[in-house]
Amino acid sequence: MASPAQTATANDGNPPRGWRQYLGVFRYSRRAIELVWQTSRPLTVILAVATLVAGLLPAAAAWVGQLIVDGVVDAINAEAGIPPRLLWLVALEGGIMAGIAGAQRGIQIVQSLLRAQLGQRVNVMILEKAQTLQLADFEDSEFYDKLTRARREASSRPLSLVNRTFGLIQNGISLASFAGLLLGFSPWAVAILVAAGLPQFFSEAKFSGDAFRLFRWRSPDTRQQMYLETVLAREDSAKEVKLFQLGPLLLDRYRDIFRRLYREDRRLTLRRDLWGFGLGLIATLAFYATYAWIVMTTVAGRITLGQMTMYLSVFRQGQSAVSASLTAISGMYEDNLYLSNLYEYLEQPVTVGTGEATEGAVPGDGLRFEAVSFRYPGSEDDALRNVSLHLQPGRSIALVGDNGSGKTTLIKLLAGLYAPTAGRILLDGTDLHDWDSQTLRERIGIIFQDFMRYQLPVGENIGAGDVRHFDDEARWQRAARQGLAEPFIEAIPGGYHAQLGRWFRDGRELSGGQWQKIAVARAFMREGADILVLDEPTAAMDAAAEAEIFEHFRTLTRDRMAILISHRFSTVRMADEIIVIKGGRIIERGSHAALLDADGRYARLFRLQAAGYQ
Ligand SMILES: Nc1ncnc2c1ncn2[C@@H]1O[C@H](COP(=O)(O)OP(=O)(O)OP(=O)(O)O)[C@@H](O)[C@H]1O
Repeated sequence: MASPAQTATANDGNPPRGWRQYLGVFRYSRRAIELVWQTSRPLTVILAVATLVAGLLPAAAAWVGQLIVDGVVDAINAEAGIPPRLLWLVALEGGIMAGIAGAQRGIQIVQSLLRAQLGQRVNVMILEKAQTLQLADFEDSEFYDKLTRARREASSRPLSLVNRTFGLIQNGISLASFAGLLLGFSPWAVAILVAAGLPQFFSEAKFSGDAFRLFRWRSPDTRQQMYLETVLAREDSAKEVKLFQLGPLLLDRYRDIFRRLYREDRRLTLRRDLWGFGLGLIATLAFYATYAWIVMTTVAGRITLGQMTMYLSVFRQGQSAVSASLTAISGMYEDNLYLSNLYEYLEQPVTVGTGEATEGAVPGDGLRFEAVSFRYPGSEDDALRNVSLHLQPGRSIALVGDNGSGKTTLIKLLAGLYAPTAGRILLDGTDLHDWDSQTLRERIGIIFQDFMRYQLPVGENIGAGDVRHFDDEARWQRAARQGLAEPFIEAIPGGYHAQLGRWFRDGRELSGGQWQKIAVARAFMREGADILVLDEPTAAMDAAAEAEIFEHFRTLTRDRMAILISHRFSTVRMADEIIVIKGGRIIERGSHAALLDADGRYARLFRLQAAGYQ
């Protein structure tokens, strides 16, 4: 059976017809109420009771009002003073009004309390889900769109849908109780009340449905607008935006998108409101026709003055309840959009690592790529083609190749961030797929060229390399020493506890090379890792620092497996084996000396760079 989320998606391409279209507004109400129920049962119960009370009391007030007016008329006719019963009725009416106010205030309080709790709950659900996703998911623009939309309105939408659903129930209860009273006058009056509201109901449901589809359809535009906002107003882009004077150009784009969206909005708003006004006139007409009817019936003496007051008040309030329901319904479509998106995101299938191996079939065999090919999802070309290599413990490999040749991709596969499209990768004779993911992660230490610069203290920036020792100061220091970051860290006021980045108070910025030393230190946090990979994290370092780091890296990884990627041949030549990649294929391999002898591409590139240094 299709899940509601799937149904929602299917409905977008092929809008449901007839009643299903109108009932679509309730699609996610049940789930929203479940969510609230799971968040806080007591608050949900209070909300339900308060809604019921607020729904029933207005009819009770109208009924007591009738008794008061009739009592007054009787007392005037009887000329026997003020009957105490009348005063009791007034007191009762006051009590009912206080009850309505209390129930409404109760609803407000519960809503504020739920807003915070529910927002937090949904945010945590979104973030927990994000932890289970594959890297490929984050690179899928449509999926990323869902994630950002889910996060953006996490704190308001679920509660809003619950409020509107409960509001609708409250108005429904009021309407039913009003109808009950009106029946005493005439079933036709009830029919008129309902029938006068129907055209508006259908038009509201139709236009809200249009708005719902419009929102979904233009979501990429909205996302682009958000992106432009980020580029125009964030510290990490400010430098380039100013320097290249990109501001006006990007702002123009931002305005253009707004204008386009606004045109569509205006069209929809105008159509929706003009129709709403026209159909609203029908309701007004119905009200005054019924008014005249009730007045005539009263004058004819068939109902009392008190009943007339009650019927008029009930009819008027009934119409307000109808229009409040319409407003709730139009909002519910938008909330549904949000929730359908949220649940599509939360129900995204997760590929769970099935492996359980904590030891390889051939311990000490090292790492093997066997005829590995890989193509990025949605891409037309293979990023790696038929790559085979073997790296034994105690040996090092350097990957060399032009930009885009596939070096980083190879590392991503090794890290298990993607699975090969063909071929297999073995560690100690066991396929990576069959390894327990935790054990695997502990064995591999990697720093990518686009490593993260966390807005955290220096020590935690290093500690991030191994969460089990995130706060271990002695380890930070050892890792910093190995990454050659110690001297400059000690020179910073606050040392390992100095805040980095500009987002928070007293944060300081580091130079590109200093950040890279922090990143290299991060790789050394995993003291137990026997595969260490440095993917060009040293590009911003001066040549001397890079040479020193790699010398050092080799000493430190003497009995481990090391893979390094660098565009500097002075570094590359230190590796036991050099692998030259072009267009995703290995085209040459061997030691520095052997490759120079072979006089192929490596030798040419090496001479080119060496000439540059002369
Ligand atoms: N996430 C991705 N989705 C689709 N294609 C990608 C992705 N990442 C990289 N590619 C493509 O895969 C190919 C190999 O990229 P890769 O990052 O492995 O190159 P590289 O050798 O590390 O390059 P560089 O020296 O510039 O770092 C390139 O053609 C690139 O466009």
